[in-house]
Formats: sequence, structure tokens, C-alpha cells
Amino acid sequence: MWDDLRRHHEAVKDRPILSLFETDPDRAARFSVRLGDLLLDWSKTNIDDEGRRLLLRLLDDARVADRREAMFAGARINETENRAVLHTALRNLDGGPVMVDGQDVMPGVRETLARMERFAAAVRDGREAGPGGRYADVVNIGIGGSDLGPKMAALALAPYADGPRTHFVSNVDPADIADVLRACDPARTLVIVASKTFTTQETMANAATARAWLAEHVADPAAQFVALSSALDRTAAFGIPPERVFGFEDWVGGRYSVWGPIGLSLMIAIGPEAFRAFLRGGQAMDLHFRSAPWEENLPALLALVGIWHNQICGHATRAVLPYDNRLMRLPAYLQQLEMESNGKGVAMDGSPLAVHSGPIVWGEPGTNGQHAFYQLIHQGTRIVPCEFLVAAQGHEEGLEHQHRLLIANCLAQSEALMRGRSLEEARRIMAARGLTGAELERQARHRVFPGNRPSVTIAYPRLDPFTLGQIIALYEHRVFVEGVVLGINSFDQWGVELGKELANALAPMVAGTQDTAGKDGSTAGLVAFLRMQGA
Ligand SMILES: O=P(O)(O)OC[C@H]1O[C@](O)(CO)[C@@H](O)[C@@H]1O
Repeated sequence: MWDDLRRHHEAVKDRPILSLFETDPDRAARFSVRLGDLLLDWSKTNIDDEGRRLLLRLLDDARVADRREAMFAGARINETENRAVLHTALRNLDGGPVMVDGQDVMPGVRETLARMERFAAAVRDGREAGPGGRYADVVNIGIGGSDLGPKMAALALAPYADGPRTHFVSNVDPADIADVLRACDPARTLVIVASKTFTTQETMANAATARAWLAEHVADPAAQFVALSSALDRTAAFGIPPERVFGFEDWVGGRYSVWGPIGLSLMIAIGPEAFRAFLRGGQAMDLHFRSAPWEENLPALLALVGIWHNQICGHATRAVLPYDNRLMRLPAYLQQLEMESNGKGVAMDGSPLAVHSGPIVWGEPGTNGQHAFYQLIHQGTRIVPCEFLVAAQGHEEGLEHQHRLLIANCLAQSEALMRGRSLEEARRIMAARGLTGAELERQARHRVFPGNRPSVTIAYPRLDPFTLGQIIALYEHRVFVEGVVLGINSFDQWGVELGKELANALAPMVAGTQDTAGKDGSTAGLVAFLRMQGA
């Protein structure tokens, strides 16, 4: 199948994408899919009917439908950690039972959600307060999946935030926590320690710093702590009583955890009702993913477009470009979701991967990116497939004209990438400016846009909690499909372990309590230099 796709790509690779619209007036409709008001337009790619047919066959070859059902049914599809993968259960609000090892997990999920809702409501209305009164600030301390999801979503849903201010501390760099705590009143600050394992070095260091900060100012610092974790023994050892711990099971992966307790800071910010709407959006995408035929299935199609661009066309990166400023942290969130999930070199059985792993994901919101890296996207020698996200409406009343400018810019970019500008056109422009001869030719060449650069666009009415839920679940399932097709286990993350181990080994060397014997010359030299400079 991969060979068929590669042959097909060879045959079509120089064909202008624009020509596909000329030969097929229905192309935009035939290469777009909708789920309710969410639209995925993948027509500005070089995938034609034959390409689509071959790509869809990958799903059958990899038995994606079976794997999908195994995931939803609670099978231990995370084989290297022997775990089920059930973040979908967290948003299975009124669905049926979900069995793990013969036990329905839904009563526990509902109970934890209800506890979170009671707690969030109490924080918001002041029944749960600090010694100085109603909480004004909530500080979420966590990293990776225990930070990126709630942080991204809290920013995305800022127009719905009517609770206390939320802050996110993740980096072990003390600058991070110092900058946040400086702005908070200790007597009115709630600290949420979010860590699935409750062992993560950065989070534990920041939690200890927050505790020391509170201890300096209040009589009972522990009363202002909450933990979100699946390690209840460790949260107890830290001094957080069980009634202030929101637990979750090992079948919720860190980067898939925003839907459960890890989303508590978001729930406090936007309120339980809006949080439920977020869950409903995720659930709507789950139902679609499970029931829509592959040719109309948004996550599956998004995954296949990605596979076409990365594994078949050889474009190693993908830019995520939200024309929605509050999705500013979406690229960072997706970097963990996609690259920690599908950045693997071996297949499930341990054999080397037959094709490249998932793409390098990066991006920034438009229009800012236009004035930074779009130069390379338009004229650089490497092709960067782009993913645009755009809302029909913003939240800023009276500024609709500005929002329309945002939309125009978004659409202009995908059009420019596809259309490009030929040398003849560039020559005409230079001639109209009065240039002639060699100078005309030289200047014209700088103004050529090769075009034929692919993109997809995800459009929606407005970035509300439900829509954000749909978008995040869309990306989650896209990663799942891509992982199954590539033969990867998308749910472990062994690649982060070595650095953690070495950091622990280096810590005493940096502190000067152990020598650097056995380290390579560069590492030992850097330790010596930094110690000499006062480390
Ligand atoms: O929630 P924890 O256990 O502190 O882990 C934080 C993050 O660390 C990782 O395990 C790897 O760095 C992520 O997968 C996870 O989201």
C-alpha cells in the first residue's frame, strides 16, 4: 500500500493543486467534511480521488476500526505500559458503561466530576476560601500534560472566565514560579498541584517552593493546597488530605488528561457548566469518530492528509496556524499531544518503523506569524504543509470589522500558498514599475512564489467551550489514527526518560557535591564553567 501511494505521488507531484479545482468544480465540497458547524476543508492539497482511495485503504490495512473499538472498549492497547486508554470515558457523560477488567469505570468518573464541580463552585462563590477571604488567584503547578491542556484551554476560553484568576507554573526555572507568586496574595491563593505520578521533578520542586511561600504568610498552608493525581499515597505523603485530592486512573494519559481532574483549574475559571459544554464537544467528536464512515470521518481524514504530506511527500514538519489569538498555546499543546504520542522509532512489536514517525509540529497564531516565518513558508526551499484554524466570529462586540480582516488574512494565506505567483507575472509587475533588462529579470525572480503548497483549513462559528472540546478531541483521534497506521504505540513516552535520569545524576555534580568523573569532556567542561560562574 505504501508503494502504491508513493507511485501515485510520483505521478502527481508536479501537478498544480489549483488545476484540480479547474477540472472539478465540486472539489471544494467533495474534499470537505463537516461535523455540525465544524468544517474541515482539505481540498487545497494535491490529493485526488485516487490518492484518497489509496489513503483510505491504509485504514483497512492497519485495522484502524478494530483498534478504535478496542480503545473505546477499555482494552489494554497501551501495550508497553499494559494500560487501557480511556480519556474518552471522561467525557462519556450520558453514554453507557465502560468496562476495564470487568468493572464499569463510569460511576467513578461521574463521582469525581461531581466532586470537582462541587469544589469548583465553592471556590468560585467563596464558600471555599483562604484566610484572607475568597480566592483571588489559583496557581496550577504541573508540567507537560498536567499544564499544557488546562493552560491552553484557559487562554482559549478567556471570554468565559468569570472565576478567580488562574496562573500556570510549569518550568523548574525558579523564574516561572517567582513571577507568578509575586503577583498573588498568599492569603487568597489556592495552589493546585497537578501531577499524575506526583514524582515529576519540576512539579515537586515548584510545589515545595509554593508551600514554603505560603508557610511564610499563613498559619495553615496545607489547607490551601489541592492535588490532582493518580498517586494517592504520594499526595498523602506531601501532606494533602484525601478529601482535597482529585484522583484519576492510569488509563488517562498525561497529554489526554485535560478532560478530568487535571482540568480543575479550567473548571474553576470558566465554571462547571461551561466545563461540561467542553466535555460535550469532546463527546460529540467521539461519537462522530466511532460512527462516521471513514470518507466523512474528520479525525481519520485529518490523519490521512498528514500521512500523505509526511510519510508520502516527505514534508517533515507541519505548521499549525490558528487565526484565533486565544489559541496561542494550541501549537505547544499539540507539540506534546502529537510528538510525544507519535515521535517513536519502533513499531508496537519493537521492530524499526518502516516509515517515518509523526511530523514535527510547530506554529504561532496568525496574523503574527505572517510577519515572521511565513516568508519561508511561501518561498523557502522546503515545503511546510499548513493547518489553518479560523472562527467566523470573535467575542469582541463592535470590532467585527477587525475580525473580518483576520478571516481575510487567513484565507489569503492558504490561497497564496496554493496559487503562488509565476515568473511571467512577476516580470509584468516589474515592467509596470518601469524596470527593464537584467534588473527587471533579477528583481522579478525575487518576487516569484512557487505556489502549489498544501494546506487544510478548520473553520467553526466561534471558539466556545463546546467547539474547543470538538477541536481537541479531533486532534486526539487524529493522533490515534496516525499511530495505528504507522504501527506506533501512541500512548507511552519512553523517549523522555533518559534525559530525566541524566538530570537526576547531574544535579549533585552541578551542586558540587559529586565530581564529574565518567562524564564526557563537553558535559564535564560545561559543569565546570557554570560552577565557576556561580552555579
Ligand atoms: O503529570 P506528571 O506525572 O507530573 O507528568 C507530567 C508529564 O511528564 C511526562 O510524563 C513526560 O515528560 C508527560 O507525559 C506528562 O504529561
